[in-house]
Amino acid sequence: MTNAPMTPPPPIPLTILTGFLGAGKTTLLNRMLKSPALQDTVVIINEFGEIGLDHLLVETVDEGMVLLSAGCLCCSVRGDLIATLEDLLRKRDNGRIMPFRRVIIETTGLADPAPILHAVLYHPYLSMRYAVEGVVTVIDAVNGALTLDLHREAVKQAAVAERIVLAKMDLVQDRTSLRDLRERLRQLNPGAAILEADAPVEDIVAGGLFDLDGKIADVAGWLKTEAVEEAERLSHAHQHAHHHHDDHDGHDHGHRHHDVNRHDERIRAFCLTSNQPVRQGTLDMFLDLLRSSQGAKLLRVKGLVALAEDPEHPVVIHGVQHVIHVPAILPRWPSEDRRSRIVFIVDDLERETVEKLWNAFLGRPAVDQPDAAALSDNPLSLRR
Ligand SMILES: Nc1nc2c(ncn2[C@@H]2O[C@H](COP(=O)(O)OP(=O)(O)OP(=O)(O)O)[C@@H](O)[C@H]2O)c(=O)[nH]1
Repeated sequence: MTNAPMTPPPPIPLTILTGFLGAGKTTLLNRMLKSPALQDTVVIINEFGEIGLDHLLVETVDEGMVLLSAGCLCCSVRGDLIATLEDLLRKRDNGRIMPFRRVIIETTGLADPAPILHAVLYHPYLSMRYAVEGVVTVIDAVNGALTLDLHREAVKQAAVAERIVLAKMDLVQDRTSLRDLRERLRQLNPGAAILEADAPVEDIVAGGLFDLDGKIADVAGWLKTEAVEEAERLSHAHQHAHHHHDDHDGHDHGHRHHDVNRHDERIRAFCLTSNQPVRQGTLDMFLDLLRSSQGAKLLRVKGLVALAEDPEHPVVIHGVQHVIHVPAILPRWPSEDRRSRIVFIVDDLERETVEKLWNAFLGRPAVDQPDAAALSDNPLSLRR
């Protein structure tokens, strides 16, 4: 047992840096580590037992621990990520290593970042000590579209990102393709900021839910519900236009990208809302049922929910696959908008399935019934 302090120390921001093979992760990381903003950052290069060469690109001192000139401590992990994260805390608490202020995990190019998020969020102790800031996904500006066409892993990496960073911009010759790639990424992940690799380091690593001291920073910026809702509206309009178009001439002219984007189409983002505060028990049951029945398909769940028991203090929820946890209860609403909002990024799961469950728990009628709007103002009238 360690000597637990009376009040827990502020959580340490943790960023997951991912991106397909050769996308430019290590190059970006090396540039960022030179910035004073990332002083006292621990970098974990996660090789998941694969033979990786990334760790050779940073100077190894001993036992896989590296001290960079910028004062960054890096370690190359071949084994268990959890064990490493625990070990780092132990050494930090014992004063055996510097009190690092941030952790960046660089994943292998083929990694699905969800299990990494899962590993930290699920762990009762690590989830208290580390504040999962978010996923940063590096996309090759030249080969990105082809990679997305061919590799589902790459699509998932882009879909779950808080921030997408376009690398190799200096190699781009075809501006139209770049514009298409940006548009595709925006559709795939409407809530993510799309940056370029020379963006300020702070914008790339931070800007998530937590600030550098682990305090809740910008919930609205993190949730980006407006962007998700807008993308849903556009996608509906787009689909209608397609149907209309196809009905007329029987062909799908000019929309071949629809075929190649099959991976993209199975992964989607949507947002559910409620104007009425939700009972804690109802929310728990909804999330429980959702994760037990659809867990593997929930790439990300992020939300801000008004609880009936304490509507002035919304809870932030943050989840991945089978785990959904409450990282914070806010002292107040971040804006005038007091709706409960939950953003889902899902893989091969229909919005309707989740929405039906949500409506059932809220005691709402099905949305496709004509009098739904009127009745939803008075859900009790529907109860048998
Ligand atoms: N011109 C140019 N080349 C880049 C840029 N970023 C990365 N590269 C090159 O692209 C190749 C792959 O870059 P890395 O940073 O190793 O990519 P990675 O994502 O870490 O690769 P893996 O770890 O193998 O998945 C290297 O040859 C880099 O020099 C860039 O912005 N411009």
